[in-house]
Amino acid sequence: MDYKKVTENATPEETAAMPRGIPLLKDELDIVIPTIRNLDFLEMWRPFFEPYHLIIVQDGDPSKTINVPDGFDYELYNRNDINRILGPKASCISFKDSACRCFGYMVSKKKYIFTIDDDCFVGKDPSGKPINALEQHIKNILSPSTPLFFNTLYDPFREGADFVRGYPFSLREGVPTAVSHGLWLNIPDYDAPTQLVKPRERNTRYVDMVLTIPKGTLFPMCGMNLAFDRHLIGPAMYFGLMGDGQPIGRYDDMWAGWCTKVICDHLNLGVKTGLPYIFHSKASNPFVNLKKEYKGIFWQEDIIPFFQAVTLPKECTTVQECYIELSKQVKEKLSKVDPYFDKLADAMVTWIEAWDELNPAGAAVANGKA
Ligand SMILES: O=c1ccn([C@@H]2O[C@H](COP(=O)(O)OP(=O)(O)O[C@H]3OC[C@H](O)[C@H](O)[C@H]3O)[C@@H](O)[C@H]2O)c(=O)[nH]1
Ligand SMILES: [Mn+2]
Repeated sequence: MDYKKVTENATPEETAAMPRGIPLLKDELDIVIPTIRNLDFLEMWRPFFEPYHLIIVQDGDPSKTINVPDGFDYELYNRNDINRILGPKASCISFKDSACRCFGYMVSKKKYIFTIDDDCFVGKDPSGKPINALEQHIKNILSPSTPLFFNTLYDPFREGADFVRGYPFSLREGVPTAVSHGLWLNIPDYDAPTQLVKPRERNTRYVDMVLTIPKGTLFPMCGMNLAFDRHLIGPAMYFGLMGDGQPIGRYDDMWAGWCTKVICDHLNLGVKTGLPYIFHSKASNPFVNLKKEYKGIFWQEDIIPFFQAVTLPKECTTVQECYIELSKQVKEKLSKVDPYFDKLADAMVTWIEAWDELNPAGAAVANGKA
């Protein structure tokens, strides 16, 4: 294994030379990209992404033109579109923060979502082979999770692995996988304080592992390289009120991850983390990030115990019902931390109302079994 390989991203030529497998879930999966930049990074991903439909959420100035490389099938929404489509409910979609990406989840009509940032390139595994991150996410999502009992040989459904001795046979069917959380080579997703003290740290460690996050355990979900089953857990993937006019930023995916995990635990759905890796190319400014994050850094000392203590009634059998119940508990128990959570709890309700308005069929169908 030549671990030096993982310190470089794959070139478009290297990726283009990869055998083009059958694009799994081609008509059942949308790729959602939040952007304030151009989308040249798609050239790197072309062999892997071209067969899929893209939903581009253009943040910031709607009068700016975002160029999408030829050959991609896409729909693009800017702030004017979001306001036009949602009307007053657009207030729940963040502006000037990558949290805006959740609008793409709402307007999609597909069963699966893969979301990626525009500074994430194709990574290489230790053998130097370009990593088809989308293909690995699909494998993760289409195979069961094992949140109820930890398998020490990691994901038992991967080629060359299985359940180990002592693993109860009654649990070996696993549960449906709702989320696949990928990782990052090169620039790791560190918070601002860590970025400031370790400005030159790069992640060169490629760990060949996929793990189910155990039931009852929270995790810091990063939205940079993430896939999920929209029909199973979509309404929980609200990325909160961040950015312009808000006291906090860069906690969009964290909030969504904590809400999603407690609901997955309640509905017996699984969350996996590990492979695939992408190559994260740009470190955002740690000083700007510190300004966005600092309230979150001390609020989360109250937020995490809140989510750890959350219980959802057995009558909540759909994601929407769980999410509305969660919003009530946020309003009741977190508003004393800061009035922001009162506003956020209301926005959570607006999000579900908007979701059900744009996805009427979803409003009736139970998303998972409690
Ligand atoms: O106001 C904005 C800023 C950025 N975007 C788009 O969001 C993606 C992430 O932006 P960037 O790579 O500059 O930030 P990072 O610090 O690397 O992002 C991480 O932390 C914040 C989020 O949680 C994010 O998911 C993490 O990856 C990128 O596509 C920008 O174009 C935006 O839409 N609006
Ligand atoms: Mn980035």
